[in-house]
Amino acid sequence: MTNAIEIANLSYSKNLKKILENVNLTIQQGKIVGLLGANGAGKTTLMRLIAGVAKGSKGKITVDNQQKITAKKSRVSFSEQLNGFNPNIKIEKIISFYQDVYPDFSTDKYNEMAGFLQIDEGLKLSALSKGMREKLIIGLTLSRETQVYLLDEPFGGIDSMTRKKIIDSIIKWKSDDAVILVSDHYVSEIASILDEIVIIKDKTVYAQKSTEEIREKYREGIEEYYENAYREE
Ligand SMILES: Nc1ncnc2c1ncn2[C@@H]1O[C@H](COP(=O)(O)OP(=O)(O)OP(=O)(O)O)[C@@H](O)[C@H]1O
Repeated sequence: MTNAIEIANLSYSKNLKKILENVNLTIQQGKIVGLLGANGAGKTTLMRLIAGVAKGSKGKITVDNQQKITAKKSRVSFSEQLNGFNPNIKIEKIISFYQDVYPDFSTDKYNEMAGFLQIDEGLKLSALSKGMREKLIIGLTLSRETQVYLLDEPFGGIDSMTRKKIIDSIIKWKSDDAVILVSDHYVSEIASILDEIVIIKDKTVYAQKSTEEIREKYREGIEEYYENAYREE
């Protein structure tokens, strides 16, 4: 099995504050991985580093055997928060932007997802509710045909019924060898689709376990395992 992401001895500081220290992590192709950790643990920072958005880290981050930032950017689809867009822009213009900027953006895939997620392209970005905006971000992120998808707390504002529908469909939307790394506070809801979990604690990878192993060997639910891991000192 080929590795989609390889991280070795990664450390990152911001404003003299150490945020991540000596992170080592390997994720194989095809896996859906839950990135778990308390508020401020460094999940978003790790995703930003993998995506090549945050710079200035020490150590090595390889995506699909590529280390150069430009090569990584074309292989990683990161759930950007759309903050760079003018609030008055219409959704259809954001889609055109994605079509222009990302050669791997699949309009067919987007249209299929937009129908499912009920995204109204005639609306302005500022007119979207929190949940509608998150659905748009999920649709845009997963519509690129890439090797690695990074979904940073994608479901916070989405109602629980839609959330379940999206979670059930994620497997269908990704190609067999693509990786999805998803951070979320609703561990029990995403547990059913996860192959592995990675727990970030004390600025580093505290544990990486397959969900099958947690269920069989530890005889625990994913949420229980995660909460126990956090309690241990
Ligand atoms: N631009 C920044 N400048 C300084 N410190 C930052 C910056 N961005 C993040 N941090 C710090 O880095 C640490 C990790 O933040 P990060 O957002 O990666 O955590 P997280 O695990 O995603 O948290 P949450 O679950 O709350 O979203 C926090 O202590 C945060 O205060």
